[in-house]
Amino acid sequence: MSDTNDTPGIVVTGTSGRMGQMLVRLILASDRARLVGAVERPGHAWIGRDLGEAMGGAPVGVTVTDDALAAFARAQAVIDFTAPAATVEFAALAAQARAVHVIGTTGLEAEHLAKIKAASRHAVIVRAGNMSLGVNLLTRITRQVAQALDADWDIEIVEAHHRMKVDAPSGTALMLGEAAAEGRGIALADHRDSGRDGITGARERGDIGFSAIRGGDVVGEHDVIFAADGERIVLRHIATDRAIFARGALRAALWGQDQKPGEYDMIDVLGL
Ligand SMILES: NC(=O)C1=CN([C@@H]2O[C@H](COP(=O)(O)OP(=O)(O)OC[C@H]3O[C@@H](n4cnc5c(N)ncnc54)[C@H](O)[C@@H]3O)[C@@H](O)[C@H]2O)C=CC1
Ligand SMILES: O=C(O)C1=N[C@H](C(=O)O)C[C@H](O)C1
Repeated sequence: MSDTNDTPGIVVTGTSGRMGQMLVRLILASDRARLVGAVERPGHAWIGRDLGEAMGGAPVGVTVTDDALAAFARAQAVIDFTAPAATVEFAALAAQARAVHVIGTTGLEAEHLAKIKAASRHAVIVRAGNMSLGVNLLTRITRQVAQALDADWDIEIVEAHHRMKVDAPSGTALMLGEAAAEGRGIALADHRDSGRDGITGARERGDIGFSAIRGGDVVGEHDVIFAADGERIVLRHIATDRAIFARGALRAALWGQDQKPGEYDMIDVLGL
């Protein structure tokens, strides 16, 4: 594609979503990237409309499409906060187009992750359950604290999100759980305790517990609790604005332009 502006062209998938609209506004205001495409699911009311008008503002010259491959072919990066099945499909198409694929989608299962890994043989993929600087720093701190304490300190992760969130535990909670498990030298899969209900029995020593609160318009709150006899440490991150995730994703899309094909995370992008 010939274009006089040589900043990376970016496609936003799930463009009408909470994160999609946040990303569109950020990219349109940026002098480091251009918005070159907007993708929504087939049948969505915005398909065929100018994106700016669909968002209730002035035209921006980008028509919302459900033809992801055609959109990706014009782009240097795809920023994707959608749903697991869509993200897996987009990973293959972004790799085909050799575009950097930034994945914020959470709720990905092993089968999805395997397909994303396969796509990363051909293109740069940056994936993180949370794109904010604060949470990624918190994973480092969590790992360090877990490393310093033994299993007399019970680890519990409590998260809160808005009423529309469809997956639990959150991607962030799982990142924090992985960091705690790594610090303690155990595999999270062997010690994960989520969804307590009924006569659960006493807590297993060494387990990492997860609890999820859903309600209202909570953007995202995460506590990592280390609870021992007589004392407790609580590490907390509170997100009050989705712009923190969008800024991280755009930074990842730009960073990815200079990388070799492979799967990366925000720790790589931020150099933490
Ligand atoms: N990694 C991070 O920092 C963050 C991750 N997220 C995650 O991002 C995802 C989206 O979150 P929200 O924006 O709040 O959800 P949302 O429900 O507001 O938006 C999702 C959008 O994806 C679209 N979509 C679904 N299937 C599609 C398909 N096949 N093709 C094109 N578009 C499709 C939907 O129509 C919708 O517009 C969730 O998994 C959420 O957990 C959210 C915030 C931060
Ligand atoms: O769905 C959300 O809203 C969020 N999802 C991510 C997660 O699952 O952790 C990140 C953030 O907490 C907001």
